[in-house]
Amino acid sequence: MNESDVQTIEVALGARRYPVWIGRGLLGDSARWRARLRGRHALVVSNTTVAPLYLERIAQGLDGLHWSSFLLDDGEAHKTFGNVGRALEALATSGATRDACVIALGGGVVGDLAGFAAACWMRGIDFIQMPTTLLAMVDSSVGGKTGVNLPAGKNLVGAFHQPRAVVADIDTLATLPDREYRAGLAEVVKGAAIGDATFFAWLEANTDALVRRHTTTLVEAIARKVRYKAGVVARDETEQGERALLNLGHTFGHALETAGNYTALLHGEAVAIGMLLAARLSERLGMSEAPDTARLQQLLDRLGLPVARPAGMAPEQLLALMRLDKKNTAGTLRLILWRGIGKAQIVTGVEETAVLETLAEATSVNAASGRATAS
Ligand SMILES: NC(=O)c1ccc[n+]([C@@H]2O[C@H](COP(=O)([O-])OP(=O)(O)OC[C@H]3O[C@@H](n4cnc5c(N)ncnc54)[C@H](O)[C@@H]3O)[C@@H](O)[C@H]2O)c1
Ligand SMILES: O=C(O)C(=O)C[C@@H](O)[C@H](O)[C@H](O)COP(=O)(O)O
Ligand SMILES: [Zn+2]
Repeated sequence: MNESDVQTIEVALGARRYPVWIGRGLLGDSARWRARLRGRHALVVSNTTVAPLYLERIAQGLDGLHWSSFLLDDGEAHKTFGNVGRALEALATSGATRDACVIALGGGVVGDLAGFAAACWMRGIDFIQMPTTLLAMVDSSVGGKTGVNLPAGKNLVGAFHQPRAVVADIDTLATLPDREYRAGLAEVVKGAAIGDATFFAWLEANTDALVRRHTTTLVEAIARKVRYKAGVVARDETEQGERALLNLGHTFGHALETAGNYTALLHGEAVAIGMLLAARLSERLGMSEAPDTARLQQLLDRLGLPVARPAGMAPEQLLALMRLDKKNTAGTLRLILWRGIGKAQIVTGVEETAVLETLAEATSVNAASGRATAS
């Protein structure tokens, strides 16, 4: 793939529509993204791992602007309200006016937090997503969900705030550790599992190439997932209906992440386990068939993702965390369940006993290994 081969996928939100650019050399291609900045101030939000690797690549493009950077410590545990406050202080110190732009350079943690800070500063300023993980490229940088975690639960505080552009420079994936890369593949599988059986079969046929990070296969996977998500977001920006399907595996997954104090499991790993739990629960409720669950489990397993509940996270503890999920209404569980490959459904009033039984049947494993086998 050449630097000139850039794919553009539009998130069609009328006056707030924006491009997702996917390709090589995009961070250094400031002629492309600089035009999306309107004012004279920019704050680059990144973290202590990513900034030393990639801040320099965009610095030249910011020449002539009044810009500074704000770096988070690395990790999900730092996606906190306190750090949003610190980012806002950095905007204040820099004298950012309403036409300032926040640039999120990093993975989903940086993107979610930076986007939320942009949504809050002076009641909303522009931001640009520059995702540097696979997960951020295929999921978190697109769609405008921003926010932070509380000790009580994942993403409990936030805002819908769309970026002005998404700059997905796949060159950055060269330094991404394998475990993080695999976690990103979980969100690719999720998109196919929810809404595209053909894509799911393509993923099954291309597993080895994806694990090897074969460039054209990887770019096709990224583009297919982004195209799918962009379509859902354009139809249902603020999750009044269809968009909730993008949460397949997340009620379980977020509970697993919270139970692990945001350190035991990566988001993508928790989503992989969560999708399997959702598939098993769906089977238990007569909504899906065992062969589909087996295909999902096999694909996740071949991609090197965990598929079972980690040891030390008790079903009752996880259920208690699931009760605080944002999709719930009127004190009942509202989950995204599965109707087999390519089909998901929002189900309200799911019986807690069925959830507990599903959680209890999953084999316990050691979360620290990042791998697991299923029962
Ligand atoms: N807003 C959304 O729609 C949405 C969607 C999916 C996930 N999320 C959120 O995204 C977060 C997970 O994002 P993530 O998986 O990107 O995790 P992350 O942001 O923690 O990044 C993963 C790790 O990779 C490092 N890293 C990032 N880019 C790198 C690079 N190019 N080279 C080397 N190291 C690099 C980071 O420093 C970090 O250690 C979660 O908080 C999740 O809730 C949000
Ligand atoms: O964009 C969406 O909508 C999603 O649900 C994408 C998810 O992969 C992502 O993890 C999102 O942050 C979860 O949102 P939440 O509303 O459950 O916090
Ligand atoms: Zn997710």
